[in-house]
Amino acid sequence: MSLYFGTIFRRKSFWCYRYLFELREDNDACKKAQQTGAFYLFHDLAPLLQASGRGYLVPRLSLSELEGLLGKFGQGAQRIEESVLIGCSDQHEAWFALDLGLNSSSSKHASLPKSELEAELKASFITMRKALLQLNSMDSSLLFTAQALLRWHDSHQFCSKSGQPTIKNMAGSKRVCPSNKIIYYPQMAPVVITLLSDGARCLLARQSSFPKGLYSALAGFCDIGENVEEAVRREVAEEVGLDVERLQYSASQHWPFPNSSLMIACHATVKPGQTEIQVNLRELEAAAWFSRDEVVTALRRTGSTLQQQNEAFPFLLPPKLAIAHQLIKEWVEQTCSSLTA
Ligand SMILES: NC(=O)C1=CN([C@@H]2O[C@H](COP(=O)(O)OP(=O)(O)OC[C@H]3O[C@@H](n4cnc5c(N)ncnc54)[C@H](O)[C@@H]3O)[C@@H](O)[C@H]2O)C=CC1
Ligand SMILES: [Mg+2]
Repeated sequence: MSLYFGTIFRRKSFWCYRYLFELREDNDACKKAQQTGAFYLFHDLAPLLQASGRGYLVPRLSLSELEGLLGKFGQGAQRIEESVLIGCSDQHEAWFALDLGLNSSSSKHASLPKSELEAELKASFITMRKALLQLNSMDSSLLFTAQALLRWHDSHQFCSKSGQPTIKNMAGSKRVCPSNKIIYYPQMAPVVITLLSDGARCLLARQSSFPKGLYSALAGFCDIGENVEEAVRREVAEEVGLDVERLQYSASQHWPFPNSSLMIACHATVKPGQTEIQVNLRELEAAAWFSRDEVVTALRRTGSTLQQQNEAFPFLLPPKLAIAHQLIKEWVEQTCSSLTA
């Protein structure tokens, strides 16, 4: 079993994109790639991690190590066909993810016992929410992809038209209904996330489910038929009763919660003088305007974790891995340069 320190996930090369495309299209090539590939393990959608100092390392198994592990638990190599392709290195080492703890109704294989697996692997299956606070951005990207794909397969075992079990291709990039040939592809839900500004202050809000003291940018799922601009205007109006004036795209991020979302992050401004917030209490617990100084102080306190949260620090911002954090940081930098210009 080898351990990675987060140096594996960076922008893929041209060859890597082409190789992954080939493996998705060709079941035989994908099966062959498993022989020299590496496997990331999950148990009921929780990734296998190994505690190291203040963070986690991500263990990976070779095919023979995985076969040996399955053998110890009385399962054959056929189980490996449930794995999904999640990436590759520039050296064409394909990476796969396999969940040994899902109890799918159509799966031929039983779920393996978590604590025995952990003892055997000398590592633990940690929920993604807990892991999120300590993983680096490279590892988290790969694990987010893996979890999203494993979750999608688990919940798309049957054709919604015929009711028959669907069949996964080797890479796990699609499922097909054998009776009517309908092809199902993994899906993400688009979500807009907007940092609203009145020039000097930015608007942050919190839901009652957030950790104590945590405020974030306004977020909301796109409605069917909406474009990004319409979704931003609607969400801002719905949640805080304000009119968006100018809108600027910033960046995007795949986010695993609650299922699999594509977060589309934007900066927006309100018309001068139109800043009175009307909080929609069905959606939010609170919303308020924060000055640049307040935000700068809170950013200084936000590491990659929320662990420093305590009574003395009532105002906290999302962790570094969240695109909300990047939006807020960008706003601080922009207001700083406009102040000095
Ligand atoms: N990565 C980041 O920086 C951040 C990510 N987020 C994510 O954005 C997501 C959306 O934000 P919310 O304010 O909760 O959205 P929201 O304002 O649209 O409200 C959620 C409600 O929308 C409805 N809804 C419509 N389509 C849905 C779908 N496809 N899946 C689930 N619910 C749907 C449900 O009734 C749900 O209760 C959150 O799940 C959160 O994980 C939120 C803030 C920061
Ligand atoms: Mg919302």
